[in-house]
Amino acid sequence: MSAAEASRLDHGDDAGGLETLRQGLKVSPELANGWWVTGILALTMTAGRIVVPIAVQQTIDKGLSGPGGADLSYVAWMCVVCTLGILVTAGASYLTTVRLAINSENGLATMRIKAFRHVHDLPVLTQSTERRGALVSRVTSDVDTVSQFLQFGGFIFLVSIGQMLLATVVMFVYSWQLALVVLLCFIPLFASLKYLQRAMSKAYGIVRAKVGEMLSAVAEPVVGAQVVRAYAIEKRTQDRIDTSIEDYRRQATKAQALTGVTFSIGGLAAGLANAGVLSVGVLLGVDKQATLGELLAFMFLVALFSDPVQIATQVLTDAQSAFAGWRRVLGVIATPADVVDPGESGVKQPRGPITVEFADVDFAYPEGDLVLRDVGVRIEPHRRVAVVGETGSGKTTFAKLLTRLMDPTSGSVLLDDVDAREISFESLRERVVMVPQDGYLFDASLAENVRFGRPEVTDAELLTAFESLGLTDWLESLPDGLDSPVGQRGESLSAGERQLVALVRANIADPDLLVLDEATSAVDPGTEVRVNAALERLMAGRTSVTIAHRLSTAEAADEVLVFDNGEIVERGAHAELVGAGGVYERLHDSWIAQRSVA
Ligand SMILES: Nc1ncnc2c1ncn2[C@@H]1O[C@H](COP(=O)(O)OP(=O)(O)OP(=O)(O)O)[C@@H](O)[C@H]1O
Repeated sequence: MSAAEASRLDHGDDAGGLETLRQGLKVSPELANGWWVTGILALTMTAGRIVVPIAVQQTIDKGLSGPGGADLSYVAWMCVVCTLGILVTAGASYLTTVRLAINSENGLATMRIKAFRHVHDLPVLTQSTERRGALVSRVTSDVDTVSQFLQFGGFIFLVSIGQMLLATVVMFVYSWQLALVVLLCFIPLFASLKYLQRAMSKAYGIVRAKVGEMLSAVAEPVVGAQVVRAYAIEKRTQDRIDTSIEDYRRQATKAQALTGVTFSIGGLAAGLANAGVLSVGVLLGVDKQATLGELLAFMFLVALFSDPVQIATQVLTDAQSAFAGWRRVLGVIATPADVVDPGESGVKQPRGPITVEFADVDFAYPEGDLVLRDVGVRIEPHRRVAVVGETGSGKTTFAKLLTRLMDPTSGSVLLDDVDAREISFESLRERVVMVPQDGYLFDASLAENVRFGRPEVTDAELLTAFESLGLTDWLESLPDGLDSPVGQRGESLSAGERQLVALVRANIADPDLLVLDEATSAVDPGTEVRVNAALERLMAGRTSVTIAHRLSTAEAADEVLVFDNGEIVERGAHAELVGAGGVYERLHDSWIAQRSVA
């Protein structure tokens, strides 16, 4: 992943509002479904609101003080028009809201599906767990921000703008002098709007950052509770939480004070406009340039004009954070996946003994130096290979490339002489399985966890899988057998038992190539004997590559690959390497020393 792509993941593209809208509609076309119907409904609703002031003016000027005196049937007629106006507004408002809600929920669902699916395809395996976690939670909260805006803000914004424009037009039709008075009173607000809006956007931006800091200050000690207790750093942790909550409180208060200023200026402008309309209106009335009805209608129109001005300011601020969130989610979706499944057009390999080859493989993590250099090795079918080396020498990276969790920076990994990039995922995952050090167990039954290896297997096949690894007696010792719950992350089982589950899962998957990351955690001697016996049976008849942390594994292998600083520096059988005076001999000596200490 390039630096530009990494930045796109964090911030999204540098696109403007319209460009974001265009890209957003491309990703979620549902958002624009029947937009013209929604537009007409929104217009009808706004027009309905204007009917009331016009009807008031007509009632007073024509119905009550017309040339022939009060005309009650005209007044009644106007009441009907008013009622109709109110009913049409309510109906159109309901339909507009429902249509916008349906469209935005459908559009957001598509965006969520695309974004979360894509997070899995991203080069996440080359990134740290924290970054992966941050990416998922950011996508979640960004989509929520967009969702809030689309559901409420977008609707209010649309209506507010329409209402202001229509009110302005009607005001000018009635009296350009009074309309000017209203606009004059709002000039201070319009003049300060840009400044206020920028200040609010900045202030709320800091509030969002403070929310993030607060959440991580609260969440980290929960995740790392053991470390917090073990090192007695509760006080320091608590102080950090308190400080972050206080920082958030201070910043949120500041931001809300700014919102308060905007609303107050808006209220002031509305008050001034009402007073101005009344004073100037009376003068105009004396001069016969305005009627009582027009004056009263203006009072309504000022309210219709001023309410949206204040609301639109707030909505604009929400819109800014919604667009920023939208941009970031679109950035995630637009980041190309590193490991691409060739899919239908990919090679489907026949099952059977497998040959593995690394041809001149170099690998570097994003923005890092090479951690594997010029690795070339061929592993023949049914060979049992142990990979050893100091910590950080590149063993895990080698295993990830072998299983195509990542692709080489240069060179290629070949399975039966076919580049792994050309093999369909389905075929590849059928042939190659990796058993990690601590295979993740889901909070479900033993059977369900094992079934992840191959979902369609029957209970009878599951039992055979346990039996073929010599684990029937262990299974029978569990209170509920296959139905035993394993607990969250498998915490109801011991570390050794979790390894057994991982081995049965791999056995069920029945791969041609088994890649194992040997567990380092201490296991009680009884379970260790079981794990070793099960491993022995699992590897029989397969090609296997094991990241070895134990001397016994290296001793039992047909061949040992010794990694040092990203290169294979020695290779051969244990017996050949042990007295050669190289890296392997050093490792061997330290294993022996460890064993004698234990
Ligand atoms: N996600 C990552 N991002 C950046 N660098 C990484 C990442 N994972 C590993 N590295 C670096 O790559 C190098 C090789 O790491 P690797 O995990 O392959 O070593 P290892 O031999 O398996 O070590 P260990 O025995 O400790 O697991 C190290 O320098 C490590 O810091």
